[in-house]
Amino acid sequence: MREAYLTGGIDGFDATDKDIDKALRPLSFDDFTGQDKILENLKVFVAAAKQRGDALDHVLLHGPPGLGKTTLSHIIANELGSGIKMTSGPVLDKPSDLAGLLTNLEPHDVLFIDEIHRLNPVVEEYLYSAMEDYRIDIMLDSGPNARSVQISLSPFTLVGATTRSGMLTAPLRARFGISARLEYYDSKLLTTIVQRSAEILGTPIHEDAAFEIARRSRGTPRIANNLLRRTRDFAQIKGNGTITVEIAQFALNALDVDARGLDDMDKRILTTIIDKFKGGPVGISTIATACGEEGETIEEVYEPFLIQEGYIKRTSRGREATEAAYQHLGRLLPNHLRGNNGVSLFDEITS
Ligand SMILES: Nc1ncnc2c1ncn2[C@@H]1O[C@H](COP(=O)(O)OP(=O)(O)OP(=O)(O)O)[C@@H](O)[C@H]1O
Ligand SMILES: [Mg+2]
Repeated sequence: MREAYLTGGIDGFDATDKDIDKALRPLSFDDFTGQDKILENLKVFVAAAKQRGDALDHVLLHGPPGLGKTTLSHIIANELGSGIKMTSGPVLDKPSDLAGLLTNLEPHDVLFIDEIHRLNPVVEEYLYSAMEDYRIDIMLDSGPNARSVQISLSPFTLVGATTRSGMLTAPLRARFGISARLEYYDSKLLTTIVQRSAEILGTPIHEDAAFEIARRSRGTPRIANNLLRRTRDFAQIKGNGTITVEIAQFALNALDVDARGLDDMDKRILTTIIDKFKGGPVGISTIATACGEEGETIEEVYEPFLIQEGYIKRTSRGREATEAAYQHLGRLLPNHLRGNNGVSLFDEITS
């Protein structure tokens, strides 16, 4: 099962959590922390489009969940002074659904399509001419009466978001003039985000406590915000309302988030590779079955972080656990990972 605080899915969130989520969302470029290079570029493109009186070129935002794709799409619309209509790939299952949305856009509006890699191929075809020439050809009737009518659209900006840019078709990808890959945030940036969120929530937090939450948040603002909310609960019930580093550590341990930010599923993936498959290489679907999780979720949500932190290596034959993974879990290093002069855990124990 997906952890609610990882995916931010509706499941596991009550109404107040969703309200809080909204309150914590940055609304302007200046409010948004991190992803500096992307922000700098977007600011220029937005200003230039506004100056020319054009719609902003289409934008593709990709990267792991919870890094700010949806947030940025709202910010782009706000900064353009435009409206935004939101939908997602799997929801648009007929061309008429898309036509309905497109014909309702005001000039320079943003159409946000989440999970754009999951568009129905037929709908995707229609999107091509809409993106390129701001028009769509709709077929009316079928059989001998079939005829196509051309509908002109207001100039608009499509903002597409995806966690799996590799699954986008080449023609669709080519139609985005702007493409940005969001990266994991470092602990310093996340500390700033945690402090900002705590301030909005009216919760006093010590700087070392904000850092403790930040460095255990898998480089992800959504997780940082969720851990902050849960830590706030502990501070309220077990302390005096202020989040101190002791409260933060207590809460994070209670939530099974370890010192490096790995959660239960991360650890399950690593122990599976190490204990059941001798450190790999092992295929993702085999790992998924052994962990009781969907392969797609492992690939989208868990693996990118484990790779970025150097716990897993992707090879042509599958996934392999690295030395860092063995060390983090306190396992003996296998022979192939023991350097000639490096001291391994095994040496330490036997010498
Ligand atoms: N740079 C940031 N500064 C402050 N808060 C942020 C930032 N990026 C994201 N957040 C917070 O993290 C939460 C998750 O962000 P968002 O929903 O935009 O992620 P996403 O990339 O769209 O994720 P998904 O792929 O799951 O749809 C938001 O509620 C927002 O408050
Ligand atoms: Mg999103």
